Amino acid sequence: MFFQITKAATPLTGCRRQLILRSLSSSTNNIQIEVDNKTGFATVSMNRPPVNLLNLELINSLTRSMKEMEQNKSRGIILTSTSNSVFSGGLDIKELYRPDVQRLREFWTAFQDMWLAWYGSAVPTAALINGHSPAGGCVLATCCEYRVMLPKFTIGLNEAKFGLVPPPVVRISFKNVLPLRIAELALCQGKLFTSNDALNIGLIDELAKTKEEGYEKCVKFLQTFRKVDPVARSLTKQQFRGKDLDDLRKGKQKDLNDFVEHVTQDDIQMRLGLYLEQLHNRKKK
Ligand SMILES: CCCCCCCCC/C=C/C(=O)SCCNC(=O)CCNC(=O)[C@H](O)C(C)(C)COP(=O)(O)OP(=O)(O)OC[C@H]1O[C@@H](n2cnc3c(N)ncnc32)[C@H](O)[C@@H]1OP(=O)(O)O
Repeated sequence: MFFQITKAATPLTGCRRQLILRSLSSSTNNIQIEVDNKTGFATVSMNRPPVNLLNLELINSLTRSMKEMEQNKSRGIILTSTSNSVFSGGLDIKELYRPDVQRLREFWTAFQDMWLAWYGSAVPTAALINGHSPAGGCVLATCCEYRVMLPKFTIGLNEAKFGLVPPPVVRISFKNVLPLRIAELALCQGKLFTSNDALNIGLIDELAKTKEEGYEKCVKFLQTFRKVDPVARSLTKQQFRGKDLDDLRKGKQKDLNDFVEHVTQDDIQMRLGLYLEQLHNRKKK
């Protein structure tokens, strides 16, 4: 058993959720899952302070949570974070910098599996983007079927800005959400959109003033499937996304080899090192 059910106060006071399912899978407790016992919807909160960086363990927890909720026939999932300012800061670049190649391979395979699980999930999903959501954070949000974002944060695929080429698994869900030309330009510019701009281009579906309001908007979206046959709904989604899913399943090994080859190049390692240093020194200026 991967979760234990406990009664506890919810981090979203005033909301109806009652049960907290806490991940026991890792000693770091990097995911919290709460189920609203009225709607049956689960809220999955990333909980890896300070900025929910996607390291191997958090990525594996996200995959396992999705599998567990599918097995439990969850009726809908809201993905969010326990932070007040960051949804997810994206991949933990420390996983890519001066890596142990075996762990790097394991890391990218885990990322592929997480993407397959969330992009192809049978359960309907909504992202409650309650903070900044660059790169890997944007990938997670765009894997979901609906996005509600709080104001004054940023979202997008900024890899080009620090010298990385976003591989297909990073680009696909972004491309699925945006008009092709906007997606191409944004990728090439490494652009991060403000919440307002993200709404204007369709990268998110709604803005909400508070996390509580955002939660209610996600619930409202998930309830639109209430009268739809769940099997027909999930097969329709999976078939609609089928080519993308099949392409990755079939090309997994090549994608992994390309990733490792690219990331371990001296030039890329130098850029990653500089970027880490820049992030570390940002606040000292
Ligand atoms: C063909 C195949 C091709 C393959 C080519 C491979 C492509 C792979 C695709 C890559 C996808 C990615 O997601 S790459 C990751 C992209 N992510 C980003 O660029 C986000 C960078 N971070 C930020 O902008 C900010 O940190 C932000 C998230 C807004 C939060 O700001 P805050 O002020 O709240 O917090 P900070 O003080 O900045 O950050 C807290 C600490 O976390 C560190 N930190 C922040 N982001 C980090 C990160 N992504 N990785 C590591 N460490 C990070 C900071 O240095 C701080 O550590 P200390 O210094 O110790 O205090």
